[in-house]
Amino acid sequence: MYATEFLDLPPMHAAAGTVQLPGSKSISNRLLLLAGLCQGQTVLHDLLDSDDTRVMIAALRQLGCAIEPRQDGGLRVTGLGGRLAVKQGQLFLGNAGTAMRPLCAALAVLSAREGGSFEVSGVARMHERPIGDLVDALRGLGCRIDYLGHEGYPPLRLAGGNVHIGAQIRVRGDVSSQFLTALLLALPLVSDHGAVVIEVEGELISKPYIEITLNLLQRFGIQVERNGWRRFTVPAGSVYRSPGQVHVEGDASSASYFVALGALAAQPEAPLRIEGVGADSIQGDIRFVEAAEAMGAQVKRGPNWLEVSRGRWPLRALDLDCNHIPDAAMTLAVMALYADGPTTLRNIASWRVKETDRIAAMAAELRKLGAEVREGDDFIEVHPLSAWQPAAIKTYDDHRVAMCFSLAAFNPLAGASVPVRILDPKCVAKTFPDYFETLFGCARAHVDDIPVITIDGPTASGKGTLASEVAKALGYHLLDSGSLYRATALAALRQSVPADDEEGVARLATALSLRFDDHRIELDGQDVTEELRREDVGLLASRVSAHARVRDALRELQLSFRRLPGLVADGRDMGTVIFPQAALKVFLTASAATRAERRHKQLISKGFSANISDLRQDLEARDARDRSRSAAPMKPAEDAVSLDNSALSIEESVQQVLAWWKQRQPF
Ligand SMILES: Nc1ncnc2c1ncn2[C@@H]1O[C@H](COP(=O)(O)OP(=O)(O)O)[C@@H](O)[C@H]1O
Ligand SMILES: Nc1ccn([C@H]2C[C@H](O)[C@@H](COP(=O)(O)OP(=O)(O)O)O2)c(=O)n1
Repeated sequence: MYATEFLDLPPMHAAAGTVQLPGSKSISNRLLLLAGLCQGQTVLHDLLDSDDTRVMIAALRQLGCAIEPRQDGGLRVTGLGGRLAVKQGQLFLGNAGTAMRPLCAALAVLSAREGGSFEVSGVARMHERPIGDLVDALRGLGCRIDYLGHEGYPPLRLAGGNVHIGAQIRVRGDVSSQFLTALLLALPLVSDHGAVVIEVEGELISKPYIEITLNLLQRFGIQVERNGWRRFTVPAGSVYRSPGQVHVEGDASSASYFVALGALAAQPEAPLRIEGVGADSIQGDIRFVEAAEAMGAQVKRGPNWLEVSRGRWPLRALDLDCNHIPDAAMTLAVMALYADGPTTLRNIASWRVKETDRIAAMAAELRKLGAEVREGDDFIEVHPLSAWQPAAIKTYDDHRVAMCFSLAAFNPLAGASVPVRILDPKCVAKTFPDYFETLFGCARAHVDDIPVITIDGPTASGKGTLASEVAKALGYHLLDSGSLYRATALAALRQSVPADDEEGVARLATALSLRFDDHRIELDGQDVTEELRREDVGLLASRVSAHARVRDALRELQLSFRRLPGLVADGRDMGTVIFPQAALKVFLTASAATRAERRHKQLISKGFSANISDLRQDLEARDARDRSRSAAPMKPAEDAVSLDNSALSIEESVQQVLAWWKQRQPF
């Protein structure tokens, strides 16, 4: 996950390969609740691991459910058997509507029957998302529920009551279908004295989500009778029965970004394959595929996979009632930028009460890209874009805003070439923590469009430290090019190849078997991270790196680190030889005395013995050799900025480089 302040997406122009979708959020949280309420154990496979499911799991654990991961990756839930194991508590449900509404309903009826008292709250935005219609329905059933903040909104206290069934329960269906889902999931708990009938008032929105609820209830042995979309009956004596094992299908809303990507950027002979959902999906958002087809996507489908490529280009503009695909429809608003006329998405009033006011958010951010947008209470009209502007997209703590705007980075397909900045990219953790990694796994950019920052300079100037911090702040890959020369030197030491045998050392460099994994380096399958830092290895690296053939042998490997979304590379010749087009080149220096001191501290802290004056002598000798060799000598590139950090802290150096970087960005 990118936990950076922002993530810059370079212009991208193609997509190919296979995408494995994370589990469906809607199915995961419903299954967790059903498994938590029923008797006995249920094993859930392929469950989504995200903020919203973590919130649900934490709440169920607090209520006394045992939830344990299994060796095979499944999660074993031991249910409460329809009774309260814990009679009171305070539950925090973040911004997860799929946890807030159904848990409130279940706890309200259980508290009323068994005398419980629970306080339920969430993040600030959750306290702006309406719940009054659900509370009214539950009060109608005899549950006592108090508002702890504003009338009609969480936080709530579920404080007992006296359940009387017999009277029909009424619930509004035109604000959020989650109210009805919440009741359907909870009311089997009170069906022991008779059937429970729910009447829906107003036009029920998002019907497909109700179908998921009914489908999953059925898997837990509860057969709800449905009369049209107005009347639902939970039969008398309904009891949740564990199906034993359940598999969660991939998230159809998450699939929408990749279906759209295929329609924009995948060639018919190499379609983008999406695994996890397909023709057999029970999720309503799978119908996004039809909308994408209407815009021009070419789609092949199997039971649990899709293959998507570009058909019509530019995409065909749409005028569509999106009530059946409220979440995935946001993706259409960004696809509309690539269409042949204005696209209108209608019947989307529910966008206004989601993670943020999504109509307002989409309109504001699309305009930043340069688009003409009209918005109303329940529609949005988006015009195609020809003059794309680089934009910093605000994401409003809304995962879907972040994910759908990533598609705007494919603007080279519409004749532009501008980067897109996504602010607070970690908001995708709500449903798809690895969204951007997955995107970069299948998206293609021209190599020249992938940004590089180079940091060159003498030994112990702090290049490695600075490069690593800058890469972390930007979410970029890191190339410690010195480690490649050090690994070559270590290989030469181990195989007794003399440092002056240029041919022999170059052969070793060509055949290096290196693996980089989260700041660890393996040589021939063995972790050599610490060994590479030895001073004798550094000195030998300086000697072998003077050979032109050794440098040539390591060139391709270094270039291969330039991958989406960007790279920070440190060494001696990053800015002069390997990445001469880098957008920012830093030449980092510090006085020899300061560097000797730093290296001394660093070695002592790692348990190596060292003497400052020897170190200083060695590093000066090494600088002299690195500077005077004929092959790629260490020197500042002509367009490099110099930074002497003798008197700067690490943090100050990092901030300086980030400030230079920001100055060079178009946002
Ligand atoms: N600006 C700085 N101020 C103080 N110490 C620093 C600074 N930059 C780096 N150091 C420290 O100096 C040592 C050498 O830094 P390193 O990044 O390994 O240098 P290089 O990669 O240039 O050889 C490390 O222990 C690091 O924490
Ligand atoms: N891009 C590079 C990186 C390192 N080298 C050589 C020269 C250096 O003395 C050795 C070791 O580099 P490294 O960056 O690991 O050394 P320091 O951490 O600065 O001591 O490799 C090089 O020639 N070109």
